Amino acid sequence: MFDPESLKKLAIEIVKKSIEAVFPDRAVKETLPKLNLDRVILVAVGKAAWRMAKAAYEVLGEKIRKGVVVTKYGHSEGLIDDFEIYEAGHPVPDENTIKATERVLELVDQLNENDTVLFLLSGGGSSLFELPAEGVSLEEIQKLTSALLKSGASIEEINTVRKHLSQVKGGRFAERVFPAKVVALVLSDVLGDRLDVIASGPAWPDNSTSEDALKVLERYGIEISESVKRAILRETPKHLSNVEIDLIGNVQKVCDEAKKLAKEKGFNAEIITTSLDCEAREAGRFIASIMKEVKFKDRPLKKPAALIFGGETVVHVKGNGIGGRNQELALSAAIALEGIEGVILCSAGTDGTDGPTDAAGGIVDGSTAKTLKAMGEDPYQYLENNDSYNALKKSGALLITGPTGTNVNDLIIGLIV
Ligand SMILES: Nc1ncnc2c1ncn2[C@@H]1O[C@H](COP(=O)(O)OP(=O)(O)OP(=O)(O)O)[C@@H](O)[C@H]1O
Ligand SMILES: O=C(O)[C@H](O)CO
Ligand SMILES: [Mg+2]
Repeated sequence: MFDPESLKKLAIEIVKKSIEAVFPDRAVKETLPKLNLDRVILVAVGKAAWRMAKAAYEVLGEKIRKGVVVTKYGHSEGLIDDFEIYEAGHPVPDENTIKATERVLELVDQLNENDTVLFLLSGGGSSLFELPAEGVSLEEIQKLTSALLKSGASIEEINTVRKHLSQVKGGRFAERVFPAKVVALVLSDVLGDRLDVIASGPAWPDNSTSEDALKVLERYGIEISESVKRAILRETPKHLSNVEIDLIGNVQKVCDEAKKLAKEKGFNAEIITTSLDCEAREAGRFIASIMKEVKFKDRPLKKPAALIFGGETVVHVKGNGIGGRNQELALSAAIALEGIEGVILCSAGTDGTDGPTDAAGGIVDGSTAKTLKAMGEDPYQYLENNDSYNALKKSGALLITGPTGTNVNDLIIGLIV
């Protein structure tokens, strides 16, 4: 029923359409009309801020008294009414981060209990929205952020430290907005969707403590000055009374859509996990083993089947090649699936950029590794050298979408016929 080309086309179509379901524009337009907002101050922060703000403007128009957008360099796409649009440093904050955040604080400081801040938040916000705590300099924040990013600490751990060194993170932004209200729409790029972790939770009570923050620094051997320590010891808010939050997109939603689309195409479809977080090459091998079980034993699903996985794997980069976690997962699966017909696996970053490459991920089948070998190349060597990009490029297995404007972790689908 499916030749390899049409199976490949179908997998790409399902992945692309599922990502469209988590475009922030769509979710903002669905959610805002239910919220009964009038005369708001709009503050949009994160990698998806521009698209979220634009969608809100299209729904609310003149009901927005003032708009400020803060996003990463290159992530805004022009004017939106008379909104102030700032681009700033990511993943490490810079002078523009501070400038934009000060402007937002200046605006919210003038509000009273009859006012509402519409806060549109997405991943990347930790670096784009920041005013260091009293006694801490931007340079110190930059040095600490760089050290934490390289340390192998998780995003929960990194943001635990960030929250305790900031005038806006860890609920302090909502505290500053009080007595006005915050209505927040949040797009999650954190597995588990913890609202106090996504973009360091500017409008959510902090679940972490000063002691947790100090422990993270100790665990990763990062030294701090006395003034930084004093700032960390000032505890973040644990209760907020002026906040209403809606989560408008996450990896679960992209997986749900993939399952629905696969079913519509006649596949037996199941979401296996939405929290895949192991080493990418292990994930690729394991997913390939499940695909083989379906192929040869018709379990846990009968063919034609679609296996769906969401999450964010990790790569400990040891070689000097180029690639990303989705490409590495795909290459590893390609090695395990070599020679098998009627199987295809696609692994994609929903933001459209996988690692420091122009690809969103990889799409591989039983012929991928064979093609490489026929060229005299050893796919395993490429995997060893973390050079998944070049291996997939040579075998025609890169998935290229360009930046999508959304960011909700990674989607992996395996089709077996
Ligand atoms: N050669 C490589 N092969 C495989 N993975 C790599 C390679 N070089 C870097 N990476 C991985 O790419 C990751 C960064 O990729 P990417 O920018 O897609 O991350 P991200 O989690 O989407 O970032 P953000 O959350 O800011 O959107 C790093 O964590 C690193 O593990
Ligand atoms: O900004 C951040 O902290 C990360 O993208 C997680 O949301
Ligand atoms: Mg990304």
